[in-house]
Parts: sequence; C-alpha cells; structure tokens
Amino acid sequence: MRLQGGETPLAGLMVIDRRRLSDERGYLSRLFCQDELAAFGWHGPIMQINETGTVHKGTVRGMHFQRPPHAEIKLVTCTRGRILDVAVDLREGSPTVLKHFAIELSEENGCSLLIPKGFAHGFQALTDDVRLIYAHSEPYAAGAEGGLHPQDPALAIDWPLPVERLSARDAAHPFLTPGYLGVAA
Ligand SMILES: Cc1cn([C@H]2C[C@H](O)[C@@H](COP(=O)(O)OP(=O)(O)O[C@H]3O[C@H](C)C(=O)[C@H](O)[C@H]3O)O2)c(=O)[nH]c1=O
Repeated sequence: MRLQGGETPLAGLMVIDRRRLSDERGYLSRLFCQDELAAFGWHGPIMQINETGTVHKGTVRGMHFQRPPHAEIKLVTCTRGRILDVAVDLREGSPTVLKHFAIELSEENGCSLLIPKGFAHGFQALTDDVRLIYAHSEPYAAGAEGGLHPQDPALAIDWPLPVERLSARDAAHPFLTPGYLGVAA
C-alpha cells in the first residue's frame, strides 16, 4: 500500500490518497510514511501530532499558520465525519499568493491534505462531531502563531455552511489591507 500524492493548482500543496486496504474485518489506512512523504517535500521527522474534535457542523477553525522560523509542514486527516479543508498560499513572491485550495476530507474518502510551509490552514465541519489528526513538522510555538480571518474578502473562501462558532482569536483577525504581499520565508 502506498500513499499516492495528487498535485493541486498551488505548488507544493498535495492531496494524499491513503488508499485503504479493506477486508471482511474492516480496513487499514496508512496515516504517515516518511519515505513516501519525502517525495512530497517532508524530509524530517514528525515533531508533533494533535487531534481536534469539533462538536457542531458549521464550526470554522482557522486560518492558522506559524511564522518563520517556526513555519511548519502540516498533514491534515479527517478521521470522523466530513470537513471542507482549506489551505491559503501566503508565500511572499508566489504567483498564487492569497489563492486557496479547498477539498472535502472525510472518514470515508481516505484523503489527507499535505500543506507545505507558507500556507494558512482552516476548515469547516460539514457534520457534527468531526475529528481531525494533524501531523506537524515543527513543534507548536505560541509566540509564532499567525492567523487570517476565515471570512476575509481577500481570501474569498466559499464556506458551504453559514460560518459558526469562530474562536475569539479567529474572529479577531483583522481583514488584510490592499497590497498585502504574504509572509516572507
Ligand atoms: C496546536 C496547539 C495549540 N495550543 C493551544 C493554543 C490555543 O490556546 C489552543 C487552541 O489552539 P488552536 O487555536 O491552534 O486550535 P484550533 O483553532 O483548533 O487550531 C487547529 O485547527 C486549525 C485549523 C489549525 O490549522 C491548527 O493547526 C490547529 O491547531 O491550544 C497548545 O497549547 N499546544 C498546541 O500544540
């Protein structure tokens, strides 16, 4: 069984098809394989694995990133329910800066999103009780947290459901000013 990576319109952002192996007992799905993810740019160890549980559909978490030198690669997997997962290119000088890619991740579709350094990440729960697993290439750095407002017109993210239950921190992110260039590497 191999992790199969599919390219997206944003360079380096990959959809990972984890290709479940199913039998009469159920299934096995590979969550992370260093050898295989090296081909997609993840060359170091996993430094942290987090889980989030989100109770109500409509909830949006994001748009989060860590500032350099704590910028991180993030592998996002939905292990229960369904989400719309969104990554925004913030790489200064990128031809797709501020463009985003959105994909449905779910317990059933067995896909993960491999998000390179320089991207912001967020999602909307499309069902109640969604669970996510995040593998991070860098440890959490409280002082390096960056964020964008998920309803910022400059991002033009078309959330499928009315946006609900933003955290105070996420709701407080100011909208970007015209001329925003992204985050220097
Ligand atoms: C990641 C982390 C967070 N925290 C603290 C920081 C905050 O006070 C609180 C919640 O963290 P955060 O705001 O990152 O939680 P979410 O808003 O659910 O963000 C999560 O979902 C979005 C979509 C992401 O992309 C983040 O990577 C992921 O952490 O836990 C810690 O104490 N340790 C940690 O390792």
